[in-house]
Amino acid sequence: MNDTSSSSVAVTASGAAADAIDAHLSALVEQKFASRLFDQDHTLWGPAAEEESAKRLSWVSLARSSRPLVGEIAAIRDEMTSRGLDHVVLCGMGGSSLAPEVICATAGVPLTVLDSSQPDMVRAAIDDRLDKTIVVVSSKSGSTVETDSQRRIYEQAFKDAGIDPTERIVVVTDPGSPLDGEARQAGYRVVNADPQVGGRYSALTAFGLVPSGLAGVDVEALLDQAEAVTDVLAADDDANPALRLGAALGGTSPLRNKVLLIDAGTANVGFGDWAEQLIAESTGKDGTGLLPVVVGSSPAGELLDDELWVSLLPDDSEDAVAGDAAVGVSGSLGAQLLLWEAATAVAGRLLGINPFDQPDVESAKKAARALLDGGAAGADAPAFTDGAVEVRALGGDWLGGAKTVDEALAALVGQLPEHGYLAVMAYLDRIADAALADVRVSLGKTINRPVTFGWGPRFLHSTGQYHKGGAPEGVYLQITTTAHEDLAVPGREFTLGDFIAAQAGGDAQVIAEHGRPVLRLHLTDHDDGLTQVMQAVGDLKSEDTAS
Ligand SMILES: O=P(O)(O)OC[C@H]1O[C@](O)(CO)[C@@H](O)[C@@H]1O
Repeated sequence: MNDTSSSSVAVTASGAAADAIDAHLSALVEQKFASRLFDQDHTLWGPAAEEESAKRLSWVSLARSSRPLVGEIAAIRDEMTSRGLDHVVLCGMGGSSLAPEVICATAGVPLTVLDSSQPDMVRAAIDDRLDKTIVVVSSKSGSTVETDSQRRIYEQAFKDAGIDPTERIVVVTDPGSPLDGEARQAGYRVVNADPQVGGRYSALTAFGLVPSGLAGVDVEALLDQAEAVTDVLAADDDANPALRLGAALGGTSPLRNKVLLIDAGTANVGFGDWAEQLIAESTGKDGTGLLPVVVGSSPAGELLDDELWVSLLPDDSEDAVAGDAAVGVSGSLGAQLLLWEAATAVAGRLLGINPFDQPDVESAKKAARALLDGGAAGADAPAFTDGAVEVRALGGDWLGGAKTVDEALAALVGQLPEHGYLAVMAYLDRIADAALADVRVSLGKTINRPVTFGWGPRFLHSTGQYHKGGAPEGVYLQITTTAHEDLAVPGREFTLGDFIAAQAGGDAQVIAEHGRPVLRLHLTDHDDGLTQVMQAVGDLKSEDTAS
């Protein structure tokens, strides 16, 4: 049993997780990994990683360096509330939206997170209290197409309502990004973020703090929570929770690369969704890495031999975890944001990868652009149509004689390798179609293998990197539909409907090029098609699983 608690984070471990800590902790302490990390030593991940890590380590000092933002955010919030603007909408993807989502949910303050190109979702946001809306447009690079499209649509909506967009849109971006110059030129208020921090490590930069602060979160308290553990996480000693968590995550042997993130009563609402991007996009490359599986509460089945179960415990938890490969983590949100960032850096070193780049994400963006330019998004003929569902199979000739959705799903699941996982990727309205996420549990029970569920295109900025760069053992179920009503993107040749179809088509293409099977189900009628898919999931039999 490993048990460390300090100021406000605690990490306990048992079984293979405790063995991993025992195997790696002393070396990490001897190598002074923790103190070197917090001194921003960019050589910690090997020569190949140095160029990227040299510009991606400022997150270790944000608890202090972000302090000037507190006053700036408060001033904007005061001015906003004085004008009766109390509906904050955040336009941003991945690291530009996942942290504010968790920070606001944990603080119990409302924030509309618009991290989609799905036309119905974007329209619903536009139609919601525009007269009281302030929009934060967050993009580190300034070139993410979803965010750029959302900005253009909001600008048009404000103008159509006779509202000056520069009075309603706050831009958060890196200094010198294309968006930075353009926004300042157009008269928008711009808050620059620390450029020496990558997206998935940016929770305590302006990307995490500006939307949260404007929504009413006490961001100073969040920084205080992170500051309270900074010295502990920088200490070269056995009690360091980041060394322990990092060793448990990246040091099991054989590697338990399916990391279940279990909500075991933590007050940090939706924490798994934030940690998912941090872990998947940081480690899922060079054919290795860790696949986070976000499970609401207790996992459906028994612990599998390639799984690590991480329980997110209440802050004051005395619970010690038990089990063959279990980790328990507790602590305040601010402290855990820094803890998991440091632990991921540790895990990256043990896995032998660069935790700060995302080499495979670009391939999917390029494929999407090609489809968009070629106007061929989703134009490839289906293998067959069953009722309201068009069926397409990519990545090999595995469909066999399937003639129904049921048979196609069984054929996909039949491709699962011994330590495989099934990824469900739904390019639908994650608010209106939220119930679809329940298929994750039922599929997991039936196939007795890890099942992940991601809303498209949101997951493309989270687990997307892992699907292409991680261990080649996934099978992929993609669900798309035609929006109830499409939405033009001002100044662009494509509509949101074109764009999301290209994103789905491009991602499927790239996964298939990696030799992995992809089953694409396109709902020609949303309601009837969804009913058919849910039925097929219910009809699936465990004997359909290959291994
Ligand atoms: O903040 P940006 O530059 O719009 O990027 C959004 C997200 O897209 C990625 O660059 C790729 O998924 C993430 O790393 C990042 O968090």
